[in-house]
Amino acid sequence: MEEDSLKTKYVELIREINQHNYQYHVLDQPIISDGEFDRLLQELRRIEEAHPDWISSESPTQRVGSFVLEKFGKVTHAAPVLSLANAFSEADVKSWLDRITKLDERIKYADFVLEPKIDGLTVVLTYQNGILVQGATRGDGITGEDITPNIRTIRSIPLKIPIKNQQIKVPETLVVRGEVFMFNSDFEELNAELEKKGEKTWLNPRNTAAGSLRQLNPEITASRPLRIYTYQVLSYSGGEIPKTQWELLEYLNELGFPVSPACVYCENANQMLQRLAPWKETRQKLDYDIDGVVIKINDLQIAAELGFVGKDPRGALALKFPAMEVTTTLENIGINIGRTGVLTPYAIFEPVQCGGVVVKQATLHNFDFIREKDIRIGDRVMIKRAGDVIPYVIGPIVDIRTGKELVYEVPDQCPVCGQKVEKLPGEVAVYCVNNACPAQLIRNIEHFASRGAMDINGLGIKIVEQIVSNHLINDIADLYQLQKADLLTLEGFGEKKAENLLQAIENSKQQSLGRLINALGIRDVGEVVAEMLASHFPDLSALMEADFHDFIMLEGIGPNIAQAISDWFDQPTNQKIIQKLRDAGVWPKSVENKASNEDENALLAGKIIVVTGTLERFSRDEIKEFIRQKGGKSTESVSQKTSFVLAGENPGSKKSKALELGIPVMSESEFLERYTRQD
Ligand SMILES: NC(=O)c1ccc[n+]([C@@H]2O[C@H](COP(=O)([O-])OP(=O)(O)OC[C@H]3O[C@@H](n4cnc5c(N)ncnc54)[C@H](O)[C@@H]3O)[C@@H](O)[C@H]2O)c1
Ligand SMILES: [Zn+2]
Repeated sequence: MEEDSLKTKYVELIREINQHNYQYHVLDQPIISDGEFDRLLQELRRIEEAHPDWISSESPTQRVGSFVLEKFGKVTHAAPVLSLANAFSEADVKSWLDRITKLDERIKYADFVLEPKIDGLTVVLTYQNGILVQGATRGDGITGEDITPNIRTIRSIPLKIPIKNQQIKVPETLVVRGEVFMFNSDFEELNAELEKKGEKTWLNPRNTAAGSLRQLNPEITASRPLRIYTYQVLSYSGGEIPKTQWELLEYLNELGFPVSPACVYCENANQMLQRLAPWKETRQKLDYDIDGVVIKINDLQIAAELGFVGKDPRGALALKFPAMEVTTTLENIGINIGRTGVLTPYAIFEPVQCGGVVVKQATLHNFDFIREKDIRIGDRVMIKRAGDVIPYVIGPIVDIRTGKELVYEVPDQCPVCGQKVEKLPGEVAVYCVNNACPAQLIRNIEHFASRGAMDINGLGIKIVEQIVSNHLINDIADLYQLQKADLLTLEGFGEKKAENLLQAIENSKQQSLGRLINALGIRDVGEVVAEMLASHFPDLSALMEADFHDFIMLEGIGPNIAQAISDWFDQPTNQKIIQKLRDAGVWPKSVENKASNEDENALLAGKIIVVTGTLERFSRDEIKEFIRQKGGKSTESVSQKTSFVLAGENPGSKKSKALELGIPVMSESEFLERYTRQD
């Protein structure tokens, strides 16, 4: 870059960073993510290293700036409340070690403490003779804001110390530093409550914690689920405190202050470097956000003697993690259509790095989500990746809207087939109800061919899309009519590939009835329900003839599923599909019923049996299996269809129901005599 334009860039960066500092520290309403902010600052630092003569007194590296709001009383801190130098890699950590070892040989043999770098707000608590007399924010590190009334409402902050170990003699004056923050679960609960009341929700726990502390009404602070972890004694007089960081954490804990249980002691530099790596996983497990891990020299005396650079102590370092929260522009909202026809909106972003991967899209769940969060096309949005889960949209940054953002309209037509969409009463989802909709057909076939269903190797979503968009098939049954010549017309298909696919389709005819039922893609019918249907009905025709009442009789099937099944089989288009499957030879039979139909010796063939009470010879599962093996069926409730009731000890109401209906009741010994003789 030309010198001139670099200089312009430098001045612009200063202005920009100062603006972000103001949004973040004064208003508690950042408009960019921390990661983005850190990058700007790094860029500024790089320019300043190359051109030390340019450094301006306005630069955020020189001036901490005043982050103290006028509405609070001012507090001058007993000692400077320092920040932390940042590192972004293990190499950075090693060069920090080298640097400080040059300054002090003792670092070679030093031990260390690792602490979570909690993403919260620093507070400074002053105790006089064990009584909390003041709570302040960090402010610019020299002067902070007096927020004592708010601090007092945080339950985990002791008003009087010691509260845990009464033996400890507390120094006359003790100034403790800690981080106020919020658990993620508490934060979500709070937002849910605000949403219910129709109030504005917060973007993240850190800003919520800061905003809750830095306002004038202690009742509001009290209503927010704030917590604290302490980690430093800023100053003390009239007493003694421990000489190492590790002992200090224990000391704070004994006094009654919360201390993060995630802190780790390391005997030497090597061990410290080794113990840094597992923090990536630790981070995922914590119920609060940390943006890094803080490395501290254990010996407080050595650390103090190392002094500081600017506002960063030399004896500590923050190793920052890749940002999990970033902002980006919402370029558009797209729609996916699932196999049940439900329309699911998703966000299309200007691509952005988040937690180490490039993110381009994220689900928006449903149309109510877009409305509740007031997400508009063109908005700057905050997105987050927590753990390895797919990224999601936290919400728009309303403060920087230009007015050009577009409010999203829920479509009244399916974007793929153009048919009117429907909203079922009581459901948030919007459906395309056109069975012939190509989008649905694609998902249907993808599901039909999937692992737990017909398991057709080589029929992935890409190929399904090709087959459907070339009109080679109109429903799942058409798969079995595909010809090699058809497939050869598709891009990327040669002889071998076509033959393999056709063979895989042919092989799928051998799949069980349970898998076929699952493959049909009936709403709410997954593997388990499908297997159950398969064990109660001999084939698809029997299912088609059955109705709602037959389904609801079965164990584990409620009215919704029963309705979904009977609706599906009532549809003429689906009946046609079943006929086509039968004609094509895709006609598996229920394994159990095969036994009862074909095996004349099956003693319980065709019998429907209800077992009640405790049996001597069988557990519940064993008797069910026994009945099944002998060609019978065991069901849970007694009806006219029941052949007999097998009653053990303490039979209960099923026995009386049977007697009422005139259905035979058999004891265990009778049952054994009759049905196990031939064995
Ligand atoms: N998004 C924005 O617009 C914006 C603007 C300004 C600043 N920021 C963010 O604010 C932060 C800058 O704040 P900073 O100058 O205080 O530096 P810092 O956050 O990089 O590190 C120092 C802070 O870490 C905290 N901390 C947490 N756990 C600690 C522990 N165990 N030991 C010691 N300290 C611990 C303390 O509050 C301390 O002040 C950065 O994360 C930056 O990204 C964001
Ligand atoms: Zn459609």
